[in-house]
Amino acid sequence: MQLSHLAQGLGVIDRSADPDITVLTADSRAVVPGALFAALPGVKVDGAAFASQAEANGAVAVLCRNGVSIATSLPVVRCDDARHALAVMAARFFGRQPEHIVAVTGTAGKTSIATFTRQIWEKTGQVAASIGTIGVVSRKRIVEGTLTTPDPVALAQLMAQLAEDGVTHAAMEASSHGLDQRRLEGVRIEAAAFTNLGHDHFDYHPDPESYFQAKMRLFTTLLPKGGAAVINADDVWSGRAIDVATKMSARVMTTGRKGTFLTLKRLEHERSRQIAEIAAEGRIYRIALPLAGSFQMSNALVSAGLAIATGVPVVDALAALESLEGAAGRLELTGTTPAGVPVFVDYAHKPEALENVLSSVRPFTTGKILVVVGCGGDRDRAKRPMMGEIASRLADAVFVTDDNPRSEDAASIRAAIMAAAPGAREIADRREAIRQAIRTAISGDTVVIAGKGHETGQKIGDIVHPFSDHEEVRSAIAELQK
Ligand SMILES: CC(=O)N[C@H]1[C@@H](OP(=O)(O)OP(=O)(O)OC[C@H]2O[C@@H](n3ccc(=O)[nH]c3=O)[C@H](O)[C@@H]2O)O[C@H](CO)[C@@H](O)[C@@H]1O[C@H](C)C(=O)N[C@@H](C)C(=O)N[C@H](CCC(=O)O)C(=O)O
Ligand SMILES: Nc1ncnc2c1ncn2[C@@H]1O[C@H](COP(=O)(O)OP(=O)(O)OP(=O)(O)O)[C@@H](O)[C@H]1O
Ligand SMILES: N[C@H](CCC[C@H](N)C(=O)O)C(=O)O
Ligand SMILES: [Mg+2]
Repeated sequence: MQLSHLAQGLGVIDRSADPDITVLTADSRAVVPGALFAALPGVKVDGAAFASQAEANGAVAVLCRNGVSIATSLPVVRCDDARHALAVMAARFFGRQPEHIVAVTGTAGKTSIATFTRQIWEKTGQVAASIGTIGVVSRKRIVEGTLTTPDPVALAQLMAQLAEDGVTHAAMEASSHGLDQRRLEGVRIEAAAFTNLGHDHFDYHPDPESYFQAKMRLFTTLLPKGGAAVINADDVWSGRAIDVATKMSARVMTTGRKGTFLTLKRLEHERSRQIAEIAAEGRIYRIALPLAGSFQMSNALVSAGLAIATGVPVVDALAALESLEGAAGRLELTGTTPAGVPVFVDYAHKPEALENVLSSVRPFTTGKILVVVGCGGDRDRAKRPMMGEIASRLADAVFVTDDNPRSEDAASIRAAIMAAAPGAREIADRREAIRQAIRTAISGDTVVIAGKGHETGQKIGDIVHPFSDHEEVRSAIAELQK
């Protein structure tokens, strides 16, 4: 595609040359002949410093923001916001996208909602996909992901591939990093959702207000006027999210106990399912959701709202909730010990998630709750004492262990959790911590293994060691059966 066509309306090209662009990349190390190199300001370095390396590797054009100095003889496209321009260029370059795309943001629930929305579409006869933390899932492909919201070039390419596969409906997670870094700004979104705002990523966002504002970009810059904004009405930040969406002239649809579009009237919990009465369009629907945890009901209602926003009839969307499957590693019943103790694997790696999960299992636990918990290295340190405090307040036995220490000293991460968790047991080896929790539990108890969910590795330093909470739970239970 010619540079002038790619850059149309996005910035000013400083030469008359109009090279054919065959590749887009923001990494000089990935440049091949024919590439446009996007020089982006990063968290660690400024991509502008690598323009000459990109040129040496065969780049034929550079994209950068106004005012930055670039050492190159190539045509340069200058614009106000290079990350935004790259996302739009990527969408132009790859072209096709599924017809109906929805995106969900919020601190917790995104993966569950993307997965549920895909399932509702599938159950109502659409060809659908979900994109997020657990990767890309569609009828034709299951690809493991590394980022919750992929980089813009990978994302645009993926959208084109999905459209090529015949996918007409796609639900994606919009992380605050992704929104802040404009990764989704080439995606044509029809409906957007907000779940809740809690404590996460304060290593990246300076304070809760900027974290909230990053999330709100989904409504302020991505959702077209008149597009549907599905908002869980039961969070403390919901009112502000509703205000933002209303100001942007979105079609606001609220869900939950305080919701007016899908109103949760009554909720009864059974061990691994819950029965709800939902008021919608003047009728009451009685739904059995085959998943544990009130938060899953909240997620299910947001998902139904998104599906309805794309044209699924209310009655069909709600009926589809009755056969939803949970996303991998989200309060997933992974096994039951010979004593009948349910063992759940859950992705709670932030305070509110841990609080929700431990509160969710309490109603059906007649004995003790045992939790295995850790915190990631090179991530928001403030989460550590908060999670220690929540674990010791809401569980009866706490096993503090490692969860991806990355470049940090694992013992000091554990110490920060232990300091706020009196009486907790510290077991560095996650495998051993899982075994001890499962061995200690007796009839009536519940075990929760928190933090890693679907993950398949333990990252120590730069090395990812194969590790699965699911496999460890199964083998610990198998040992008890011997
Ligand atoms: C902290 C963060 O978000 N980093 C993202 C950011 O990278 P950065 O700003 O650190 O990049 P940098 O190293 O400073 O380099 C700046 C630029 O120079 C370029 N460069 C650098 C070196 C070189 O030799 N040549 C070169 O061209 C880089 O490619 C980059 O474009 O911009 C990159 C390009 O868009 C992202 O890939 C990268 O995500 C990294 C891999 C990451 O780990 N991100 C995580 C924290 C993340 O995004 N997580 C969210 C939320 C997770 C959740 O809670 O669900 C997610 O969406 O996954
Ligand atoms: N609506 C919710 N409210 C509070 N906690 C939730 C909610 N939904 C899920 N959780 C908790 O958060 C964990 C992660 O859920 P999920 O993966 O759906 O969210 P996410 O927003 O995609 O998270 P991440 O940003 O970590 O990928 C779950 O395992 C559960 O512990
Ligand atoms: N997307 C999140 C996942 C964290 C999962 C947890 N297991 C950890 O390593 O902290 C992050 O990268 O912060
Ligand atoms: Mg996620």
